[in-house]
Amino acid sequence: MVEETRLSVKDFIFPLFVIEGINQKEEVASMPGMYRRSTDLLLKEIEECLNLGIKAFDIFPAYPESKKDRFATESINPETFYLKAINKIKTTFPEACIMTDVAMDPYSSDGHDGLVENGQILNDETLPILSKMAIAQAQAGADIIGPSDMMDGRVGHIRTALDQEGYTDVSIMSYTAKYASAFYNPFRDALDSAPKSGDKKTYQMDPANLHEALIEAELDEIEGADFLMVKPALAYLDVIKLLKDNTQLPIAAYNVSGEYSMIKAAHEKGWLDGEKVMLESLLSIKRAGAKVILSYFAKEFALLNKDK
Ligand SMILES: NCc1[nH]cc(CCC(=O)O)c1CC(=O)O
Ligand SMILES: [Mg+2]
Repeated sequence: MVEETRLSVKDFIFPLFVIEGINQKEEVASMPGMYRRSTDLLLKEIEECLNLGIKAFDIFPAYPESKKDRFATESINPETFYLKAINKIKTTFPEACIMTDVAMDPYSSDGHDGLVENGQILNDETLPILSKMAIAQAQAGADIIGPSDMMDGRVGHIRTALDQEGYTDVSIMSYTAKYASAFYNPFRDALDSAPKSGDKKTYQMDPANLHEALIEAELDEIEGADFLMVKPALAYLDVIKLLKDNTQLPIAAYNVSGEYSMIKAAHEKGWLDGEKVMLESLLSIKRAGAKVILSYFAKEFALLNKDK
């Protein structure tokens, strides 16, 4: 009765990976229990999750190298499997809330979230590419657009573009405080999307900085974001708390791939009780102030809670 924080299956967005093909399912080596699935198998997984009470999903595509180029052209090809998958999911399960990812990296031959020229990321030249990607995803049926790229000004650019195309009801979950973190490596394995050169430190935030997150939040609010996200979650609980206490929009936290994998690895070694550590970690994210939690643990949590 006096518990101050209680997790619910409704708090979660479940990130899932999609690949081209039929009847394809590959486990991500560095993320035991997480798979890349073709659309047909992804639909089955989403149906199971909906039956467990998970309502929201964030879908990420894994593309072969042959589909990548400097301009992430494949991201707006109307025939590309990612957009077709989003459309199929929404028409099959209209009640599901579908979030899509806006950033160039899954389609970029440079493996960066923005356009690269002579080793530099061109911020402003990237914005129209991101906006076109967002429109294509909204057209496919996305409910929430998730710009994970960290270019300056992209929330406003995307909002204006969506509104002009009539997608006023599509919301934006901004990756507001996304840090240049070493916890993303298993995700980059899943998507085969690691940068080919350099790192992401010129556009993602410095882990040393806390108050800079307030500047990012203020800009995103003004530009029209509907949610503010902090990423990663566990090493950044102070950032979640700071944004929660100083802003009005719902705060989301991304419990990222490395945070999932390290608990799984310690559990497999018999060093930690994975289930208990998972619950304690998720609770800490909510206690810090996150209203929404993006987590690879969503289904495991839902399975543990299905009779409660
Ligand atoms: N746009 C890239 C993107 N979108 C989500 C993640 C990481 C998610 C995770 O680690 O679970 C990343 C990785 C990166 O910035 O390199
Ligand atoms: Mg920003």
